[in-house]
Amino acid sequence: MMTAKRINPDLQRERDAATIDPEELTRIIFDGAKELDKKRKLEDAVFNDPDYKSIPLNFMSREEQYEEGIRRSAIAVTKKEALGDLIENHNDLISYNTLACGIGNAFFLHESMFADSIKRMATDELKQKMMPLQQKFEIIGTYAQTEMGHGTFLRGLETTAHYDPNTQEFVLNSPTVTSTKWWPGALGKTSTHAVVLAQLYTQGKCHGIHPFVVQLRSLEDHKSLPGITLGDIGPKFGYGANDNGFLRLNNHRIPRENMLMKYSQVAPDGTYTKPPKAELTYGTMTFIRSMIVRASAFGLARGTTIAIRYSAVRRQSEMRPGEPEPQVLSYPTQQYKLFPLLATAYAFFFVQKKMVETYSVVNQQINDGDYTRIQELHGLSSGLKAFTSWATNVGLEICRMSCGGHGYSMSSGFPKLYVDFTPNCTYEGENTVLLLQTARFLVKSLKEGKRGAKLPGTVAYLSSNVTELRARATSAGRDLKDPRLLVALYKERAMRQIMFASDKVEAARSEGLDLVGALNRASVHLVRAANAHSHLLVVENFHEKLQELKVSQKLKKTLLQLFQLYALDGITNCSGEFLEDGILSGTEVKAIRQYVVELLPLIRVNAVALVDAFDFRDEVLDSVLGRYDGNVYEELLKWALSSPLNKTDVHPSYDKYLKPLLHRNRSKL
Ligand SMILES: CCCCC/C=C\C/C=C\C/C=C\C/C=C\CCCC(=O)SCCNC(=O)CCNC(=O)[C@H](O)C(C)(C)COP(=O)(O)OP(=O)(O)OC[C@H]1O[C@@H](n2cnc3c(N)ncnc32)[C@H](O)[C@@H]1OP(=O)(O)O
Ligand SMILES: Cc1cc2nc3c(=O)[nH]c(=O)nc-3n(C[C@H](O)[C@H](O)[C@H](O)COP(=O)(O)OP(=O)(O)OC[C@H]3O[C@@H](n4cnc5c(N)ncnc54)[C@H](O)[C@@H]3O)c2cc1C
Repeated sequence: MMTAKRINPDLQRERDAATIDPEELTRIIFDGAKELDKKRKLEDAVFNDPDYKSIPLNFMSREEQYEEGIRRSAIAVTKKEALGDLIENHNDLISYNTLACGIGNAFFLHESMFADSIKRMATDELKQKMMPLQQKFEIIGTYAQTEMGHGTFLRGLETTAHYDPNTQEFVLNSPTVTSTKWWPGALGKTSTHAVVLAQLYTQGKCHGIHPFVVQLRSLEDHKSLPGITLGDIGPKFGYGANDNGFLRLNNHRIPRENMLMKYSQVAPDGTYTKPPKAELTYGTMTFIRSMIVRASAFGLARGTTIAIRYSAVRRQSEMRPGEPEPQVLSYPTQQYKLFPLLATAYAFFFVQKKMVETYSVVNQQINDGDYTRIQELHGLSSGLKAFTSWATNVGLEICRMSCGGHGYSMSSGFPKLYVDFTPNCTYEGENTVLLLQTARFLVKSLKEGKRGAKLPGTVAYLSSNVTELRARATSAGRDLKDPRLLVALYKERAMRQIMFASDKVEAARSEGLDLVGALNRASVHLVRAANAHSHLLVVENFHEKLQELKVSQKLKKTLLQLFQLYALDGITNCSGEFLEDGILSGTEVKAIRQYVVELLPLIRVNAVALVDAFDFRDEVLDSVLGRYDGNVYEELLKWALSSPLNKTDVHPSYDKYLKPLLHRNRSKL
């Protein structure tokens, strides 16, 4: 585990008082002792290697950040080869890359969206040609879909690919300024290839967007090819080390075989065959959306680790004159800021496992030609991606502010954590847009359920009616901390929100609006409904996990407290939705508010152990405030002293500007 010389006594006391063994929980989070051991060995491999040492990112210019990112990403590729069994699956690869690259993995899209698109959608011939080059890093690929004018509305993309049967090539063009590809990661300076999404034209007809493999740069000298203009889009909110790029195509020709033609084809004479299902082109996005649920769990776990450890070390304000100042973690208001987020991080860890399992089952079915669950997966991944990333985004800022002034210093780790996390709410499908997709599926499912159709697992409850759901809640008894009752309450709330939004869609329809118009008019309600549904899935899944887990009684009790805090606090935050339909009475909501407050000191006993269980090494946390040993103040001073501004006692600007100012009246004295 972490190497600590002298542990801050307050932090040590918290650890000594804990009733749970964090290691038991860590094994659960990381899928068992074997996987955990592998994770730690991977960390040792990276952090014991001097090649992976960098100066702090905050002291580098953007160009230096980019170069350092490339250096670390490149050595990570070669060093990975020596790691053998330590990298067995996708999660291992992501963990290793995240650790090794630290500053930003330049090849994330190469190994995820570029590779996945080819594996998923290329013909066997193209796969055989491209995959070895991709795997051996003889090429570097990215995923170029978004354009300056359109990211969400994919049918509105303007890049064109006209088929020329005479040469059996596609001719690619960026016909307008807004058609310029804009944002793709590693596109500006790094990638040699891209999967480019373009409107396919053949035999004089447009057939919508299709993916093509396009070479961008020479494999000899890395120069951009004729017909290709590309570069970096400039500094951003975060992701300084990444060359998110732009790309313009001017009559750039590629062979016919470079279209990803597993599902839709263009024959040599230009005849077009459409895919069995148009949405198959979107599969790669679904894959990353499901990974973002995992990234949300890790992001919030990281934020709460920093904030809770620091809150145990930080003492502030004598309550009564002469008394020792309490640890800020002892204030109920501080606990109320942080413990619901801690519970949320655990809820997200469990739901990400469910998301990944569902993704892999349905993806296998899709590969086998069974498309029946594609919509369910889309509804699930879109809803969970949006719900979890928004909660984490908001939660990270709460964690930062809970650290007072020091939270504002780059040394806290929060600024980088936040700016690198927040685009999860935007990329891979903007969150509002994704919740509207989920809601569309929910409204459809509700209708089908009413008709008596059998609905898939995650929406099966929509085939009941509210009276049945209410009866189920009543039969669970009225102990407001009973998990079965809480799940039933969330179910009814989701059902009622979906019914309300569906009624609004129907009302707009009956006024003569078409479906799209009606959905748009009801969209505010639809987003609320999709949120309520996703919230239910997280609560329900947490409850299922509680029942399944074979753990010590002490840990079970603590996990139950976390579950209760997550579910009860969720009710207080959306109490209107539980009150408006009489799911809960005003008196019950008030009781729940009090239960939340009563749970805080119970969680407090294990708060530090619960964040220790996330098993972040100091090198990963990259936070002076969140250090395992809690030696915050000494390290803050060291950090400040290492600032480049402190290299010299007198800064050169003194002679240039301050001295002339300060001395300007000297002769007159
Ligand atoms: C130590 C550990 C650390 C852990 C970290 C772990 C992992 C790391 C994870 C995170 C990643 C980190 C870094 C990533 C960095 C960068 C990645 C960013 C890459 C990108 O940012 S890359 C661009 C993404 N860009 C989008 O994401 C565009 C959004 N826009 C769309 O996605 C669609 O366009 C939409 C949804 C607006 C729909 O458009 P639309 O409705 O107007 O019309 P459309 O014709 O398109 O759809 C007609 C029918 O298709 C169905 N449908 C749609 N999508 C489907 C799908 N996926 N599956 C199945 N069905 C689908 C509809 O439901 C409908 O069905 P129906 O008619 O039956 O209702
Ligand atoms: C760091 C980063 C990395 C990225 N990497 C890549 C990459 O590798 N490859 C790639 O192709 N792209 C990439 N992108 C682009 C990203 O996928 C898009 O920005 C994203 O899909 C959102 O699209 P947009 O920018 O067009 O937003 P817009 O759709 O213009 O959103 C603007 C606002 O309009 C609202 N809105 C839009 N449509 C609707 C609607 N139908 N109903 C209601 N509200 C609506 C949204 O909710 C939002 O509030 C990246 C972006 C970022 C920030």
